[in-house]
Amino acid sequence: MAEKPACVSSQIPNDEDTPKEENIRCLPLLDHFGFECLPHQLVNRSIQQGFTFNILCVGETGIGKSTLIDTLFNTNFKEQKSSHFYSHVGLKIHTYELQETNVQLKLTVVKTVGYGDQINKEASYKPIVDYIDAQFEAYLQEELKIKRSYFNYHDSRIHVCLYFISPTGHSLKSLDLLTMKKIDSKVNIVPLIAKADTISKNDLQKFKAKIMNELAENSIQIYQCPVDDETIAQMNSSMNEHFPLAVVGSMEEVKVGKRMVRGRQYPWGVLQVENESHCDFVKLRDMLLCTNMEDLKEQTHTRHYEQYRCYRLRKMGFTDVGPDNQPISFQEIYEAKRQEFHEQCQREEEQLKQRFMQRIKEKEATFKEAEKELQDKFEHLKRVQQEETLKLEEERRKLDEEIIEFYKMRAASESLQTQTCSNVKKDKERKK
Ligand SMILES: Nc1nc2c(ncn2[C@@H]2O[C@H](COP(=O)(O)OP(=O)(O)OP(=O)(O)O)[C@@H](O)[C@H]2O)c(=O)[nH]1
Repeated sequence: MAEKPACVSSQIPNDEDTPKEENIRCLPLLDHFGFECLPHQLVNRSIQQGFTFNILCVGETGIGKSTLIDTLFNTNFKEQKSSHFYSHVGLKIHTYELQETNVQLKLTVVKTVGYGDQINKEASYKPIVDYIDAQFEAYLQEELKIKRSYFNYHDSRIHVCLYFISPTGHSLKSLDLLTMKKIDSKVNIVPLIAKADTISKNDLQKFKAKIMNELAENSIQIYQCPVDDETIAQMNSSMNEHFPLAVVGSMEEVKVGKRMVRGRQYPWGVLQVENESHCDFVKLRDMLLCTNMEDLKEQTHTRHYEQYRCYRLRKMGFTDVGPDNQPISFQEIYEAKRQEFHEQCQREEEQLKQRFMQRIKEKEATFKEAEKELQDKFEHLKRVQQEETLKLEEERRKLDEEIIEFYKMRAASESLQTQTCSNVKKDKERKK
């Protein structure tokens, strides 16, 4: 059905009836027909839906991330420069709607802020790893929803990480190796030597070789352009040989002969960004936008996201085979998980009860001890008070005795005084 006849006569090759060659009437095809049209349907649908592409730029402050993105998309995204004095690494996220002819592209650019300015290396790569994982998690949550809305869901998973290497000409920094090692299983890494115009051609080749050696020594996986498709195999295999790509960014138009080109003007000449003998910018642009964007997206979905998804589902307790290595259904896993959860709840409830009883016992013992202490204290005070009372009573008794003695003495002295007075009176009367 899909085979299109070159001309009508080819179907009836027969002896005398066959018209002479000059009489064959060729009918031109007016349009495609049959299932040969399937690719066109895909193209039309993709154009209608538009494309999304998410780029993560990791590199030191001022290394040329914004300029390169502007140059890649030939657009001035008007990014503000970051300071070297951030206390931690952060991420700037911007989404742009771009259009070229009838093709729409929703481009998300995520850029590091404060990277390379921190002493703590773990705190430098962790926000990057967390961000990549968070986008996978958001997609997984959408996938697990009963009512999924992929049509208007903004897939923010990172398709490519442009890793900007400082053009030192020596070797990779320990932070570069550490960060790339942490993210190489989560994202397609494309290593770039930034500001490649600041390094001589000879040194650049040695630097490239050194970087590739260091990446291999540390088993860091970088993105490999696919070579299984004949149409792009040659281009991609030479691209893989050029890694890490040495790039130069510039939005400035400089005059070279009679033409205006994008480049960087120096006293010794002009470095043309789009000249392949000057830098690898064109290679990067072709690789990212013309040949491998779909592969980058596919690798993100089938390799990196798949790995994250497996890890998360296993962590949730899902598995494809049971302990006896036999396939296990979702329903069985669900039931087993529910049972396990129920048992765990009961175990925890029992533990809580026991802990509660234990606490009550401990509190009771403490209260009893405190009560006993109070009782002892009370008894002691009571004894002290009784002793005091006895002492006071003894003292009162003594006082009472002293008072009686006093009264007695007073009475005796009064009687003595009376006696003395009457004797004096008698003496006076006698004298008279
Ligand atoms: N020589 C040279 N300079 C460059 C290149 N790319 C950018 N620059 C310059 O480097 C400076 C910083 O560039 P940006 O693109 O703002 O760097 P960035 O990494 O986005 O900076 P932050 O967002 O502030 O971290 C600017 O003055 C650019 O003109 C390049 O390829 N070569």
